[in-house]
Amino acid sequence: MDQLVVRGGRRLEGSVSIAGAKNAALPQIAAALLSDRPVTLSNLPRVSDVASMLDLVAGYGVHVEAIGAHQARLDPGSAQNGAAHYELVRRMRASVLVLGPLLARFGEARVSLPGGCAIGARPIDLHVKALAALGAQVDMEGGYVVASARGGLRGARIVLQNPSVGATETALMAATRARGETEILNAAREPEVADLCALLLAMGARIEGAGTHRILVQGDQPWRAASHEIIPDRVEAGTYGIAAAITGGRLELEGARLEHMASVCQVLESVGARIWPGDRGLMVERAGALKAADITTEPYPGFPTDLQAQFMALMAIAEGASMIRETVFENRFMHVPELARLGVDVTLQGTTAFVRGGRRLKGAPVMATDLRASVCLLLAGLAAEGETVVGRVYHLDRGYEALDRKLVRCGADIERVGA
Ligand SMILES: CC(=O)N[C@H]1[C@@H](OP(=O)(O)OP(=O)(O)OC[C@H]2O[C@@H](n3ccc(=O)[nH]c3=O)[C@H](O)[C@@H]2O)O[C@H](CO)[C@@H](O)[C@@H]1O
Ligand SMILES: C=C(OP(=O)(O)O)C(=O)O
Repeated sequence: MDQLVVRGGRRLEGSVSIAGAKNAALPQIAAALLSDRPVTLSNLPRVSDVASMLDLVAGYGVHVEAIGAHQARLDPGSAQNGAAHYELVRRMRASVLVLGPLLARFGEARVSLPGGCAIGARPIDLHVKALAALGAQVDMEGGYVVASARGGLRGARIVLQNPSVGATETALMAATRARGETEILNAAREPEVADLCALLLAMGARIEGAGTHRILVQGDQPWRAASHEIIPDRVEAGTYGIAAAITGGRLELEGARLEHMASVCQVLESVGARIWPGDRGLMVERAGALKAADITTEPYPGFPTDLQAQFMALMAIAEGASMIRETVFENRFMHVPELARLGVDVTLQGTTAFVRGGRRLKGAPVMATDLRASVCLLLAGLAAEGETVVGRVYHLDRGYEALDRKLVRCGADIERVGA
């Protein structure tokens, strides 16, 4: 298992190219199962979750042809229904996103229950309710979700209890093959959901309201071959923005889109970063002393939960005390005890973390528990004196393309070693 050895204290300067968004790529790969027409996706990030999702759809008979490093042609012409096994599903929760497309296309689907993970229980009840509203019979059998709709799905009004990203995506994909109109209310407004709508539109679906709380789908339209370029990863861009701020540096985030990052940029500016549009993306630099600020994670357009851990690392060295409230996942503070090993001073009270800033961090061996926790430890390591060794780097490789190489090019001292 690889480890990253970080020797901190270096100022970062340079340009990082932002990859395509993992969280947009995963549902779009699943969406290819909806029709029998090929889908070509470009700007695919080279991360292990994307490789696993491509393996998953290939397991259903989708012919996957890589075109260079960041593009793939998915031909679902001879796809067949089967069961998504626990081994694949447990590696990556997003694999549950094949449920809607399989059910919609084949009239039945059997997908292993994804189970919880380090950040929370993550039930799929809202996915199930959405499919049931469209007329499916959904049962749990021996750890599998078994869904059927032999006579086909029917358009319906789906009111989501919370604006779940995944449940909105399941509802959307299934609705494209349902007879008649589907209205999805309290839909997630994340750019990744809007990007899925863009792909579905290119595939022939009729959708209105992408990026809003109310999405309307006219189902059962003729399918066509489609090509789509995945949006840049706003979480990756935010992570590098924090890397610039935490090292007192200056980075160009090539390809980053300000319109997807308003809340993040506002928070980073409030703590002492300067952010401005550059010729090729966004420029971020630390403008002076870092100040503390309170944040609350929220569904888009609020501050993203996927940047909460990274922001905590930044607050550890900012002057003053900050309060970080996590409202999206019930257990997303697994990084706290590991950050403490580097000298970060955090007290947890339920879903709120109180960070006393202004600490001088000292390198230590730390262990990642999930994707964003691992990158937060790396960021803290960049700001710490001495050597930090981050273990279980496979978490990081799930969602960051060549993170260590990109940072090294900007002046970081990071070495990847096989443990
Ligand atoms: C692959 C992908 O896109 N992952 C993202 C997606 O995850 P994911 O789609 O799993 O996140 P959701 O928006 O569905 O989850 C939000 C909250 O709703 C709860 N919930 C969700 C579904 C359900 O059926 N029942 C239920 O109770 C979850 O446990 C969580 O507390 O959005 C999250 C919130 O922005 C991000 O952190 C993840 O990076
Ligand atoms: C939680 C995340 O991903 P997933 O939903 O795939 O676990 C993430 O990207 O931070």
